[in-house]
Amino acid sequence: MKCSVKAPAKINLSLDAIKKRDDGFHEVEMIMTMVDLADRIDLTDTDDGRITVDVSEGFVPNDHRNLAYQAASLLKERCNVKRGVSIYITKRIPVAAGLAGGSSDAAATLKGLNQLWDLGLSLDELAEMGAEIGSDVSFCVYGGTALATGRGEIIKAISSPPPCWVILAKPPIGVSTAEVYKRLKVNEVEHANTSAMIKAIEEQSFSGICNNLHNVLETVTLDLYPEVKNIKEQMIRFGADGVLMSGSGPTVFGLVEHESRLHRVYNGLRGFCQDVFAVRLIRSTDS
Ligand SMILES: C[C@@](CO)(OP(=O)(O)O)[C@H](O)COP(=O)(O)OP(=O)(O)OC[C@H]1O[C@@H](n2ccc(N)nc2=O)[C@H](O)[C@@H]1O
Ligand SMILES: Nc1ncnc2c1ncn2[C@@H]1O[C@H](COP(=O)(O)OP(=O)(O)O)[C@@H](O)[C@H]1O
Repeated sequence: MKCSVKAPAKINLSLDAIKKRDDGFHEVEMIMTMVDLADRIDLTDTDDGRITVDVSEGFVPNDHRNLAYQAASLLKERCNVKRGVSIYITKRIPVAAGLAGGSSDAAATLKGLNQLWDLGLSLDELAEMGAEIGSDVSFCVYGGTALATGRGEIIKAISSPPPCWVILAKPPIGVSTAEVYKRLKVNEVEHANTSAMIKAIEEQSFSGICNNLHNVLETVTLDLYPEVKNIKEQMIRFGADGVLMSGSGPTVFGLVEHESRLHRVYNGLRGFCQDVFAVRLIRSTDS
């Protein structure tokens, strides 16, 4: 038996860190949403009890370090599954980019294997398991648009933002999330107005969303990597309506309401940056 699952990328419309906790993680408030740039996960059930991973991109680990491997391993152990699985990942989401590619691969693997191994687990149970793999995995299990709190694993669904285009631009660097959080001066940053962002989304106010884009991790990553700051500036110059770095970076996204302006922003960015994508937000009704 086989199954294929899509693993979409996420962006953070806002990302606030409230305080550093005793366990080393930060208490966060994030508004997260999915975009239609996705990896593809092909799962093939095997009877040898083994988990194997192959990836289309050579530089992504294909062993226990792969988050999809960890998802399969956790599910197998918790549900006492004797069967095995061969996992093939077709990567389209840039790696270590702030787009949760690995987390989404893990979430898609949990959901696909729940079907393939006929485990009957609920989304809540899968999301709880996902949180053991990484802070972003729970959100990726649910998808849609959500407020994420705790260390990012407590998920409350909210309405989808109004339809718009999203330009993603990633400079040729990878960013370590752990390193960025380590350097964050949580008591000195200007905080996001998360409730204003939620209100703008509930009211379907595109300008309200653009006005409330805020990511406290920019204070670290833009300082470390001036090329990220440069991409932000170029995106604003080419006419994106709202611009922000996603997650710990280095990907910058620009929101564009009208298609007529999309090509100008996309083509302008292509001159600066190799990895540029024009995608749409995934609305809850699309998935
Ligand atoms: C910053 C965000 C925003 O969506 O995304 P990315 O930039 O990774 O896409 C996430 O919070 C990343 O989630 P994820 O990539 O799953 O991180 P994890 O593996 O759980 O954590 C990696 C490391 O980041 C730090 N960390 C992570 C989450 C958090 N709330 N506080 C932290 O301080 C910890 O040092 C942790 O060891
Ligand atoms: N399935 C996977 N896809 C991408 N990266 C993975 C995967 N599994 C493990 N990783 C590792 O996780 C790290 C973070 O990758 P990724 O999830 O793409 O970034 P981010 O956390 O910035 O969104 C990378 O250094 C990569 O080696």
